[in-house]
Amino acid sequence: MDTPVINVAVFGAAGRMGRQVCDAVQRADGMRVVARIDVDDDPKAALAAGASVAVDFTNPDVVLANLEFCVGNGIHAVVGTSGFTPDRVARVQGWLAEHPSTGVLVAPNFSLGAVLMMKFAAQAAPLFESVEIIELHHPDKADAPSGTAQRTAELVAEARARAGSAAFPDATAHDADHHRGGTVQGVPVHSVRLCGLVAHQEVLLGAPGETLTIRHDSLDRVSFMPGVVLGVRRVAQHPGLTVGLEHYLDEHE
Ligand SMILES: NC(=O)C1=CN([C@@H]2O[C@H](COP(=O)(O)OP(=O)(O)OC[C@H]3O[C@@H](n4cnc5c(N)ncnc54)[C@H](OP(=O)(O)O)[C@@H]3O)[C@@H](O)[C@H]2O)C=CC1
Ligand SMILES: O=C(O)C1=N[C@H](C(=O)O)C[C@H](O)C1
Repeated sequence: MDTPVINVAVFGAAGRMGRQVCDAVQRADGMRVVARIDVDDDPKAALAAGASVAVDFTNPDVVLANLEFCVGNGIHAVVGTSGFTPDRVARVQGWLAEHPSTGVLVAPNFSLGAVLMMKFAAQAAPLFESVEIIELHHPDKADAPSGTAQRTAELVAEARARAGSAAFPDATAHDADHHRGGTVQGVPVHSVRLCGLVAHQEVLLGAPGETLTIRHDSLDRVSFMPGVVLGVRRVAQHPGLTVGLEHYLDEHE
């Protein structure tokens, strides 16, 4: 028996990611774009078009409203938009508790290399005294730190807490203008916005006499598309909230 085609609504369809997502979904087997929704469009267009899956690449200010609408209407959602702090994740879980058969995938980064970079960083983090994250992006990016850096820092902090690691050594006593950057769960994060870049991250780890640098570069947004298509294909089989594409990667078709 033929598998039914997955009808997809793309939120943020006119954006840098949304345009490529529309092309990638149209090219992929077994799925098609039925609604392209951007800033002035009514989200109800997704329902009218019969979408069973929504993809969201909008911005942190609007993504929660889109997601509440999708979950409330039983539309599975594949979300790449950044800004998912733990309190936002908790809000999504609250909506899903009312709609337990709906699936939501929130992936801070859809590129395979970035998923591995985060995994390796978490693995290495308890083995070094110091860890700092430098994320580097194009200057049109609206938010800092990046969602990828936020998630990496959370994973590093969790791994170090589990291992009982000591606080990072840092003698800084004078830094009125915050030259040391920000922190996420105690992990230092530095954000660079530079013309010519797409999306890049370095995790620097240091111990006496040695350093390790784990670096990932997305040189083109095409790097995110296989992960997005995989998410669209699998999200209906994962009711509830999944954070991180890695949870879909271990499966075999
Ligand atoms: N997880 C991942 O792998 C990746 C995540 N991202 C994230 O995806 C998000 C989008 O990035 P990018 O494509 O570069 O950003 P863009 O600004 O290029 O695209 C966002 C689009 O969403 C539109 N938009 C704004 N409000 C709404 C709304 N309420 N409903 C529908 N559309 C709306 C914007 O319109 P307007 O410009 O008029 O406001 C714009 O066209 C960011 O949060 C980014 O960090 C990006 C790359 C990879
Ligand atoms: O805005 C971007 O471009 C990107 N956003 C995501 C993030 O905030 O981590 C993913 C990737 O870094 C590209």
